[in-house]
Amino acid sequence: MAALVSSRILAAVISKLYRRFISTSVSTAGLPGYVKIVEVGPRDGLQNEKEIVPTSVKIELINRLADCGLPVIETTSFVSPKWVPQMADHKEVIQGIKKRSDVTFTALTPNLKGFQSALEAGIQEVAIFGAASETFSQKNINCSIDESIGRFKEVTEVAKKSKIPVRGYVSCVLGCPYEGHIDPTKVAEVSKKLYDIGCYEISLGDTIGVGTPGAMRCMLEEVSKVVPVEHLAVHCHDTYGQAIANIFAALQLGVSVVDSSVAGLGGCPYAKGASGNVSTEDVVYLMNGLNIKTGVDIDKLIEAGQFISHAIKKPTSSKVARAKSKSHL
Ligand SMILES: CC(C)(COP(=O)([O-])OP(=O)([O-])OC[C@H]1O[C@@H](n2cnc3c(N)ncnc32)[C@H](O)[C@@H]1OP(=O)([O-])[O-])[C@@H](O)C(=O)NCCC(=O)NCCSC(=O)C[C@@](C)(O)CC(=O)[O-]
Repeated sequence: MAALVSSRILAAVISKLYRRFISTSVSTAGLPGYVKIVEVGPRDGLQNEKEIVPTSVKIELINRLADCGLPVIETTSFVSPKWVPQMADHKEVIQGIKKRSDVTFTALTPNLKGFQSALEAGIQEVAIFGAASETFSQKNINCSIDESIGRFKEVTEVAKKSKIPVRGYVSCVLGCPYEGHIDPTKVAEVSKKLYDIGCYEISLGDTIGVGTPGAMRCMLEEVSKVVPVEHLAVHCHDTYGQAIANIFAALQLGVSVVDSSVAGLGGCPYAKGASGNVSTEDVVYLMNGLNIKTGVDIDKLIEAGQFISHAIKKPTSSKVARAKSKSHL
């Protein structure tokens, strides 16, 4: 019995030393020392849920995520409730969450109407969302890319007067569900337009998760010719299981802002078959292993993921959360 106990203790000590070794022996040369994680689960994650998630659950999720140390949380979207019914409670969500000075709460606003409603609800920051694919733009926001830039310009002009920072998304940067291949020069062109009208950060969305690290690299090299890399973020869906590899490729090129979704929630209502964003738990695990600071408490994050997975009755898509629930490693 004593021998069994001591061999277990020995195994635990070896495992602890091993974990310490693997987390400190990795070379981080050339990688950023800090990565800002933009948590998009409450918006990008939940927008695709068929069953309406109660407003109180959304509010509790956001409050729990804020407690994890996430610096930015995308909470909801001020879009037409006819297009995305799940986000119809946007005002109640914004007004119900606990405000705190260490977290920026943001929301999507596709046009001036959405921006005005978000402002009235008390939003701190907004995001506009365009695409590098004409067809996706039509399906998602019912207008061409050029028309969308015109609408977004109206938003950035009013936002500037109201001192509200605006983030810009470009969807389909590594492929489109309708058009297939998207040329990196098109991504660069749309990104530059959003940057020029006043978006302080451009989030590059692999909306259907088809990209691989080589394609990510090629696209980022093109975009960073026209938008400084410190103003770029990556937003990777994990449909083909490439998101973590794509994020690592982006870090190597100097990107230090990563979007992700707790429990890997989500998909896109206008990109059939696309799975959720890369899970925030998996991104934080990657960063911890690379000694890159995020300020996020991974254990609390896993609990937040368990909370929402239980509430929507779906298993988590986070590999890290699944592994941690089965082992003590
Ligand atoms: C953009 C519109 C509104 C154009 O939709 P539309 O039908 O062309 O708009 P409209 O101006 O003709 O107005 C039609 C009706 O919508 C109303 N309306 C108009 N604007 C708003 C608004 N802001 N909020 C609330 N209501 C609005 C407007 O008042 C009117 O109401 P009615 O008179 O019929 O009762 C519509 O296409 C829409 O809401 N699209 C949203 C689609 C969406 O949310 N997609 C998911 C987010 S994008 C995404 O997930 C990708 C991303 C960001 O994560 C990155 C990635 O992964 O790639």
